[in-house]
Amino acid sequence: MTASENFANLGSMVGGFMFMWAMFKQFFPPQLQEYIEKYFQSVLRVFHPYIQITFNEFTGDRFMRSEAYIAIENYLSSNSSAQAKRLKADMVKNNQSLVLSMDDHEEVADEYMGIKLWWASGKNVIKSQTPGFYNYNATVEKRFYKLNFHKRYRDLIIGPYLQHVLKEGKAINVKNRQRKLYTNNGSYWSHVVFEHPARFQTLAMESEKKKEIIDDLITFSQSEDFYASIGRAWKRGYLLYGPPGTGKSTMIAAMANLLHYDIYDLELTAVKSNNELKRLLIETSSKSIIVIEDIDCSLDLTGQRRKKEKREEVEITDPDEKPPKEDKDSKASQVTLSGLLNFIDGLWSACGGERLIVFTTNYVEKLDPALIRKGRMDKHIELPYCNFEAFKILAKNYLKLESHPSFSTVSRLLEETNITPADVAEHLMPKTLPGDAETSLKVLIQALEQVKEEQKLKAAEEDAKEKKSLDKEEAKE
Ligand SMILES: Nc1ncnc2c1ncn2[C@@H]1O[C@H](COP(=O)(O)OP(=O)(O)OP(=O)(O)O)[C@@H](O)[C@H]1O
Ligand SMILES: [Mg+2]
Repeated sequence: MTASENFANLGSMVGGFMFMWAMFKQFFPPQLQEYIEKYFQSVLRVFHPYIQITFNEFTGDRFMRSEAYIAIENYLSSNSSAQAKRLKADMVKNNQSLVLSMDDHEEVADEYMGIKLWWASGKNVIKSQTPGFYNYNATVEKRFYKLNFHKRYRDLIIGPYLQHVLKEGKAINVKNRQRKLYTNNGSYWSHVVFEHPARFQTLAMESEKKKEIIDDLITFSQSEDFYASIGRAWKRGYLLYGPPGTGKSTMIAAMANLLHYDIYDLELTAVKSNNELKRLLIETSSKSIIVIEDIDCSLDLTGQRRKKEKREEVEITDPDEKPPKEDKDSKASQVTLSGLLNFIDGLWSACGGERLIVFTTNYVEKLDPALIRKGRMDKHIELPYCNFEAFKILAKNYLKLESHPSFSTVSRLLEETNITPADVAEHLMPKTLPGDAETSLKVLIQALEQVKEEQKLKAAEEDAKEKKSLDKEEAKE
């Protein structure tokens, strides 16, 4: 038998003993437990080349659970459900999903770069000596995890392995937490639970473009070290532009769901000054998307906000155009373009952790180039009118149809008309339950034909108008 086999045998014997001890120690009085453990440890040190690290649930402050303990609990929840025989179940995310973790006095094995290690959970029941309101002399349960590994791997385990455990555990925690949608009421954030069903899978857009966006987001979320190495703040700006109803807001919700981020929906018109803007930003947490919708309506892009009187003079010729948002208190509102630019690249926007900044607009051509240059808005994404590829996704979502003889007609009509995915989706909505795909497709084709006619007429009218004004000018000359 080789030395390494001996080690392995000794390791599993010791592991087995520790496992048995973890199971049965609860039947011994606490003092005796401590005595046996102490004695066992000193005997073990002679023969046993293993190191043990204990992570207590509460350290120092009795009311704050240790971050390391929580991260380990989460990390172990991923492999303990496969190995441990006794599990604890807990509800997370507003009682919507169940998380399993190993019960007290269980042991699970883990492997890291080919090295085997053992995690054991346990608890000590001790009498509380702290004078409290009513529970003096009550018993307190002190839980812990113990990690056992061969001393040969000390540096690897204490360094990279534990870092890996904490990182993974925190990531699981982020995934399981209840996410929030924050909105600013003046210069204060208030929040509600964020539960939007939008997903990239159900978003109607070209698959290549969609994949590019997903890859970009995932790369960003995993690039902490890269951003640190090139000396850039860990944030990324997205500009989403396109006509109303093409899925800009839906995409933001899908981004938040993909990365498990919170959303801060910033209403610029309710912010009174650049300083308030700064304060709001400092209060945002890591792993979040800061959204400013309809940026063209929120700010006068010459650098000063639009004054109320001026706004009333603005003539809206395009029926699709949104009127500028009303200021709640226009006299006191002084957020400027330079304030907003500072908001994006100011030092304080980099405070701790990753952030996405997303602007949306219906009129990209109206925006100041300074606002959307690369580095501020790193990625410009156009959400266009519905094309056939986008329609196929909607048909799959709404009608559960992958193909149909009418699809060729729809494809031809979509090439000849400008219709938004929101309009297409509305026509595909079942009018009765259960829905009837044939009827929905017929309704959509009729609507497309009607829109096509209307758009043709409108184009002809515009041509005639243009011709008329040209004729007038010619006549004048
Ligand atoms: N690309 C899309 N894929 C799937 N559904 C879409 C898409 N675009 C729009 N919809 C549907 O239309 C509705 C309106 O879309 P959304 O609010 O995202 O549009 P928007 O681009 O933000 O419009 P606005 O410019 O007016 O804010 C959504 O609830 C969604 O169901
Ligand atoms: Mg929107």
